[in-house]
Amino acid sequence: MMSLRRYTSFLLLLLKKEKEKESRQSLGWLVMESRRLLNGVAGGVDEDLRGNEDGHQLLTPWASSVASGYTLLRDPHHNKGLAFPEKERDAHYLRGLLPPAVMSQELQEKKIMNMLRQYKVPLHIYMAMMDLQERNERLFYKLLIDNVEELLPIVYTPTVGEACQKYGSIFRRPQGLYISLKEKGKILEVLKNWPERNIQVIVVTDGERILGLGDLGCQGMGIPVGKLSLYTALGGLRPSACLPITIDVGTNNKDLLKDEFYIGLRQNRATGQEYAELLEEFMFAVKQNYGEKVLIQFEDFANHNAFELLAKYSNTHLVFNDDIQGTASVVLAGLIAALKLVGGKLSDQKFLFLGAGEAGTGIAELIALEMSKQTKTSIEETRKKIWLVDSKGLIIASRKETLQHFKKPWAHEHEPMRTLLDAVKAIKPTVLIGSSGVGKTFTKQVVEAMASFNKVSHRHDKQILVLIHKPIILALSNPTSQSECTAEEAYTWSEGRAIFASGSPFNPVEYNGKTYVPGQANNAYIFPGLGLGLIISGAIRVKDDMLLAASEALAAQVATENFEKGLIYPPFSNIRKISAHIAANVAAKAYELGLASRLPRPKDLVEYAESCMYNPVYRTYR
Ligand SMILES: NC(=O)C1=CN([C@@H]2O[C@H](COP(=O)(O)OP(=O)(O)OC[C@H]3O[C@@H](n4cnc5c(N)ncnc54)[C@H](OP(=O)(O)O)[C@@H]3O)[C@@H](O)[C@H]2O)C=CC1
Ligand SMILES: CC(=O)C(=O)O
Ligand SMILES: [Mg+2]
Repeated sequence: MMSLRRYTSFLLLLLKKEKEKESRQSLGWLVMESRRLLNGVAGGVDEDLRGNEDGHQLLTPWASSVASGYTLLRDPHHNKGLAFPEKERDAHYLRGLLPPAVMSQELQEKKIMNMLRQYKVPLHIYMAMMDLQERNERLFYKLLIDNVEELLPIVYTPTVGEACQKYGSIFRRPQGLYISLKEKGKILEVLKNWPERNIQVIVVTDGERILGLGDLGCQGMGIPVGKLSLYTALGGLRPSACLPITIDVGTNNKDLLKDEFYIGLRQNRATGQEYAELLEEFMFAVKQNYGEKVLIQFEDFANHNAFELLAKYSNTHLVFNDDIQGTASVVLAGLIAALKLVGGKLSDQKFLFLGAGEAGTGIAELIALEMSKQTKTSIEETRKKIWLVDSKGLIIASRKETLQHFKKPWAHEHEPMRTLLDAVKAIKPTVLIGSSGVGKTFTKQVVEAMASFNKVSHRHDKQILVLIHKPIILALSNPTSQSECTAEEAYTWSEGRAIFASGSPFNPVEYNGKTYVPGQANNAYIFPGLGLGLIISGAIRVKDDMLLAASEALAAQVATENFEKGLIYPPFSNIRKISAHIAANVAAKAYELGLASRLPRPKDLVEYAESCMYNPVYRTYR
């Protein structure tokens, strides 16, 4: 058997000889020969060792070849466009295939940013960015990293929401893996069709709750693709280690079912056993194909499946649900930071949520856990400071029988309250959090009421004097159209006193001669660093304490100059440094809990996390 290293040297030697002879024709032979050798000799096929019943092993016709010439220019992982230097143009048969100019990556970046800035429609920038990703991956990531605050609203919320709604019409080349009901019984084979084998993180959706836009079926693929581009740009994971997956079990979206350009299965959603079996097959195929340490991030599933999937697989797989857990961690971080602006402790606050689904109850539970740890009281006790409103009104004890299981812990004794305004007036929260997916629900009256009882005031809480200065208002719903209120509304209606952050970004607001800068309370601050921390420590399970560790790390990154602007999150321009700190805290927790498999533990985890991060600068080719 020839080892892979020896085989590679052999190939390179042949290539060199070919170059010397300048015999371009025989490259085809070389590629064919490489396929033959890889299939037969170098173990290029990593198949299940068991044969099938008739004794024949099923083989994936996997092949690897050295890209050169025209093929190299069309390989997004290696293409550098005009940045190929003269030497590489000679060595890789690029002469004549490129115009004579040689351009640095920096100049290419400047050129593309200039071009993107000419577009008036954000969706057109999105499409240009996707084209770039398919053409030149390193340039795409360089742009995204260097211009993160400008491009995040494009590849992520809000524009990615519109892209998903129109995915069928703007669809050019497939990105990611589509696993539909048609693939039932064959999911392992489908995974093997993916060209990369060393996968570290999968973001998977079934498209049923895409942002606050509802069921977008198979077109939800834009979300895993977008989230994974942030794993690389913000968290430093290798693009080739990231796999976006959409599970297509149909859609109940009537408009999509009628849309001639819809790309998914044209049927209503499969539910119950049929759904559960497909997901079960998927989860075990992933583990079988990629091993125990591949991270699976559930994204934008509807809550009737999300909680169950998380509970079912959190003890057998390295999984987390971004909407439940990532959102909880980012909001807790913002609240810990906000205490510096409003005074008091977390347990001095009273919380009211509009929306009691994945995001709402996920956040509520993590806040209650943190308060319970800080005050050394039971979680049942700390939950009493948190109230939630759903589409039927305030969640109270008299509704308990009919509530979904994830709402039951929040059913406290209270008289019924049908509207948010009534609930706000009755509960008098210091923190109001919107996670309903419904825009414009924080009305003028709601914000004014929040401002009226969160003035500089003295409040007695269990004989302790607490000073409350400002209302904290978080409008988490995405995209912008679904935001519970705008930044301008929050600042104007509260007469400039609200501490405000939102899921989708808003521009700074001028009010009474002062500029107010809203923060972005979005799980994008957490999941890239959390994922990096899990991967660098070789963690095998995700635990709540890791989410708390991520929150602490994020809150600690808010600097004095950010607080001075009223911000409770650090700017995204520092996100890679922030992600390294989050990763280090998460990894440290994984080691502490005995869940880390990468041994020995690196001494300086921040430095180690930074050293593991993908850098999109072009590499030099032999
Ligand atoms: N900023 C961020 O990082 C994140 C933001 N989000 C956003 O949060 C939103 C909700 O997501 P998620 O929690 O997963 O969704 P869910 O569907 O799980 O929950 C939505 C909740 O809102 C309630 N609701 C819906 N309409 C109303 C209404 N008119 N008045 C009061 N309550 C209402 C629902 O009530 P009922 O149960 O009665 O139907 C339900 O409790 C989405 O817009 C999403 O984009 C989500 C994750 C992260
Ligand atoms: C941000 C996010 O995950 C959501 O809106 O669903
Ligand atoms: Mg989400």
